[in-house]
Amino acid sequence: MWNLARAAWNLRQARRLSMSIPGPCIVHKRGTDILHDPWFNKDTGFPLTERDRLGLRGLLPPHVISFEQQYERFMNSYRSLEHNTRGASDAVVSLAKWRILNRLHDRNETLYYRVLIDNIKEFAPIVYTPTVGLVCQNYGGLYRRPRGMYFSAKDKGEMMSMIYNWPSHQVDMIVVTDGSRILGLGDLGVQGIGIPIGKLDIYVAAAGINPQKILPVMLDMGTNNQKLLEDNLYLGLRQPRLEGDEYLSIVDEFMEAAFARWPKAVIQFEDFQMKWAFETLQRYRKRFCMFNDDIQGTAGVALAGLLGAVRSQGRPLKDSLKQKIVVVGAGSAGIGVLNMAKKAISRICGSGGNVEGNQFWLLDKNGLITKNRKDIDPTAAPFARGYGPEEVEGLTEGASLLEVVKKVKPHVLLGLSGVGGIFNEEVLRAMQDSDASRPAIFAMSNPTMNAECTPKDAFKYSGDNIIFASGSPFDNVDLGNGKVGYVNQANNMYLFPGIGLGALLSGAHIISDGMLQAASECLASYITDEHIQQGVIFPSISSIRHITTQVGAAVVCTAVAEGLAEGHGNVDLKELSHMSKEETVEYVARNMWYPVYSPLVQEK
Ligand SMILES: NC(=O)c1ccc[n+]([C@@H]2O[C@H](COP(=O)([O-])OP(=O)(O)OC[C@H]3O[C@@H](n4cnc5c(N)ncnc54)[C@H](O)[C@@H]3O)[C@@H](O)[C@H]2O)c1
Ligand SMILES: O=C(O)C[C@H](O)C(=O)O
Ligand SMILES: [Mg+2]
Repeated sequence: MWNLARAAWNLRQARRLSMSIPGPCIVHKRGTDILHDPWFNKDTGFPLTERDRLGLRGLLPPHVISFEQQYERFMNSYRSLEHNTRGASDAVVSLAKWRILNRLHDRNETLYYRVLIDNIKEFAPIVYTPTVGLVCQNYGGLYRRPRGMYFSAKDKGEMMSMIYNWPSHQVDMIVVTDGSRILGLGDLGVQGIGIPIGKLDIYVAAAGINPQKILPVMLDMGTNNQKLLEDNLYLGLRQPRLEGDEYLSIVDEFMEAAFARWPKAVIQFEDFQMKWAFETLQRYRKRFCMFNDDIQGTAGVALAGLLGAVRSQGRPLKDSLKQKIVVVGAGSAGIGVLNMAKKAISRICGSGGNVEGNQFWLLDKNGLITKNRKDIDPTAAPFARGYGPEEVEGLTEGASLLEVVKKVKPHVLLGLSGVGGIFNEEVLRAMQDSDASRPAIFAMSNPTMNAECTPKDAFKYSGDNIIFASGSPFDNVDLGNGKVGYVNQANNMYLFPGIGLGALLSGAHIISDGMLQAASECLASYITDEHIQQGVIFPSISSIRHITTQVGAAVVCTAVAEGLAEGHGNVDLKELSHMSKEETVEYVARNMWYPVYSPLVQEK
């Protein structure tokens, strides 16, 4: 039912925005320069008066096509592509779909973002996870025109002036990567630029960030991927990755340059290998308005999932403390989840931060992590089981996943390992003995091939009443007898757009833990008990704009309450502080960009 309510909301928003006469857009170009600029281009949609005014007469076929007709024309060619590629491999079909969408993106941004917003559930898997992973892997061959900015190790000392090469005067959202850990695909070097591009597409579609004010950034520090270094088509620096202070000095310089030109921008760090993910977050989070999506966005989504799992068992949230949670993967995402879950559970249960971490079992590639682990990573240490060399609970240092699941009988099994299929038949069967009435299995690694298990296997081997979520999208599972195994998508796309938007619209100078918690709690409370009973713990991606509005408002309210907000545009702190919750939601919605053709006016 909420799907209908949300769809109606989306429609009302769209109508409100498209029916109000769009303000004029100032253009400093004429003729073909306009046709070749995707921001201004309307293709065959330029009205005759505009063609006269802008020197376009004769440069286009005479018949003017309406926006709706252009939209239909695009969707028809998309559908015929689907038809014509029937029988081809998934990869071939997905890349063909990505190409047709990318061509539209390169040509006409207004139409591109409208089809993306209206069909987000269908197109997100193409412009974002999982296809974006395939795009990054094949970037050398797919590359046609540049998008975003590249700062390389060779640009040291130049970044403060280079940043002015970007044509937009205002940038609100930057997503930056160094390409060192692209999804679960490893070091893809400069080819990782696809990730910031895909994330920013979601920012436009979900958070309504104006596409003229986004900036995807690649920090090319070299690559340790030998195959890429030997590939003739590789477009990045052919050198091993910078390390230590050399590495950090490049990131420092980029951050200084970006904030010098756009002091109000929000920067999202994305897909950095673990050591740099934590180090840069620590280094910048008190100085700049930035966050790390893999650590913090993921944690918020996983926490919402953990709370959903408690509710699905008909238990009050304070029973979260009694949930036994096995986390597989002690990287930036896994550790991020544990840190946030530990804090949130202690807050919910009122134990004043006194949770010992006894409810968590953490595994990495060497198995169960205990205090007995040699050279334990300091980020993992707080979650190491307190075992000595002897067996406790039948487990020792390095115990296998199967042993852990058999002995612990966890309520939740959560994978952020990047290892496809690691929740194998035996592990999934062992989850049948879970102490939970509805065991939760979250196979959160991306892309599809790297998921810890498929939903089909999870329902087959662990039973029909599990709660299932995956990072990449999968279809629901037919369980027979008219029953459906519901597949939730536990992806940080539910939160990062709202975190970024809320930070931007509050004008906060940093992004606090409180703002992140508010985002997560807002997502968790979005779902009704009725849906949770059906195994639905995350809303449909089709509602992403509505969700993001709510999450963004929750972030703004918390920034104001914590004294971090400074206001945005002509809305100052005083005005923000006087807004009710509903008014804040309305403020956020009002500030979302929506794609409609604006009349173009040439400035002489
Ligand atoms: N769903 C989401 O929103 C989301 C968000 C962030 C990351 N992820 C995914 O999570 C995965 C990991 O991301 P990360 O940033 O933490 O990576 P990372 O490289 O920092 O960490 C990976 C961890 O997995 C462990 N590991 C490797 N092989 C293992 C095995 N056989 N058994 C147990 N543990 C093993 C490693 O030791 C390491 O601790 C990636 O696939 C990424 O796409 C998903
Ligand atoms: O990119 C995604 O789909 C989620 C996450 O940020 C990841 O790194 O896997
Ligand atoms: Mg990521």
